[in-house]
Amino acid sequence: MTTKQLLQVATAVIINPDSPEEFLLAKRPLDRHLGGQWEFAGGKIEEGEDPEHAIVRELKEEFDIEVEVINKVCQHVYHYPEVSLDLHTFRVKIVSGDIKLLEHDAAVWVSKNEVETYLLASSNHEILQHI
Ligand SMILES: Nc1nc2c([nH]c(=O)n2[C@@H]2O[C@H](COP(=O)(O)OP(=O)(O)OP(=O)(O)O)[C@@H](O)[C@H]2O)c(=O)[nH]1
Repeated sequence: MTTKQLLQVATAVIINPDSPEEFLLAKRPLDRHLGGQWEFAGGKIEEGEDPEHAIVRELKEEFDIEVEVINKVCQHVYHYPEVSLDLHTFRVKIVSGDIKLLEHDAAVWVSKNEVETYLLASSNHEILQHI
């Protein structure tokens, strides 16, 4: 029997600087895993990398913004048939830069009760319970 790898992923609840009850959802490119679905931005944690460091690095790569971690929102495991994920989620605030879409097809600021109008990756539903 083979054991499926548990992929370590860091994700961010980015607070809207102009409206603190809103946070950012980003749309994954169509040619990627979960293409076209909306996510909390982030990505894979590198070998030996601290999850908080990973989220700061990913948000610089994806949006060209500098962020500061406010706190940890949650950590949970989610199993897709093709991959199992260990998702580490952090609430962050932008300290400098304006969001540039370097890797996503779109991004929107939403409040919690607006999220249901977007096709959110099912792995992310747990995160909503903690926001
Ligand atoms: N970034 C991100 N990935 C998520 C979320 N939810 C979720 O299931 N994933 C999955 O976590 C995995 C890693 O995310 P990713 O593809 O963004 O990672 P990455 O930027 O490091 O990718 P790359 O190194 O292939 O360019 C993917 O399989 C992705 O579908 C989420 O909210 N944000």
